[in-house]
Amino acid sequence: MSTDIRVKICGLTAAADVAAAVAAGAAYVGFVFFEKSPRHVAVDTARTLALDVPPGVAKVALTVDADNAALDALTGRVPLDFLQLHGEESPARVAEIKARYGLPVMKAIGVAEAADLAQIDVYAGVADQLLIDAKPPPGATRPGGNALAFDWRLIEGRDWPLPWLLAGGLTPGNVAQAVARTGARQLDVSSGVERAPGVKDAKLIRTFIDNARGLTDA
Ligand SMILES: O=C(O)c1ccccc1N[C@@H]1O[C@H](COP(=O)(O)O)[C@@H](O)[C@H]1O
Repeated sequence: MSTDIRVKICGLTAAADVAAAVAAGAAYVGFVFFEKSPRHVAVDTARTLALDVPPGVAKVALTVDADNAALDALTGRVPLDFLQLHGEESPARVAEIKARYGLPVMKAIGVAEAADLAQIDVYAGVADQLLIDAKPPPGATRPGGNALAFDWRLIEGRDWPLPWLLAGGLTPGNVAQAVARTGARQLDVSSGVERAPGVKDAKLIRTFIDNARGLTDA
């Protein structure tokens, strides 16, 4: 049993889903600001949702290569604890965003093969946390949230000098194996706790977190 495992439930769009994530023990809740995503939320919707998140649960805004105007609008309206940068933001841009908004940053790193892991070292000096995700498949319309896992053996036995989350294609059915293989202490899930793209399922959220922590026989 690993009750210290921290789970981020990403792509929340409705108050009931935020409540389900909080009740199930999520450490982070994520709001997606990317119009091509089925989980995209408007700034004012995110503000309403975020205001209902209790202290102790971190509110994360996911953006993709957002410019300062978009980030100004977002950070000015939504109470946030983290920015998740899920595009091709350079290390210099990550540093600029951290300095401008004074929020800790999670930088997503896409992994499909061993060579991709070099990006982890590139961003480890500038990001506060890393999010190690599957690279999107060719032709994908979004850089994440594709329900696709990478080969976890690529990071078996690895660790990095900053907190990191495992992401990509996690589900209630595979999360225990993912934790066992990668040693991840933090997990991020979106598609795997949905009954349709963009529609979260409270039971799947609960089962995911319980299985991640080894609280069930999954
Ligand atoms: O969820 C999205 O629609 C999304 C859009 C653009 C960038 C990232 C997105 N989601 C993130 O992708 C990973 C993995 O998601 P999944 O569990 O495989 O669906 C996760 O970090 C989400 O936060």
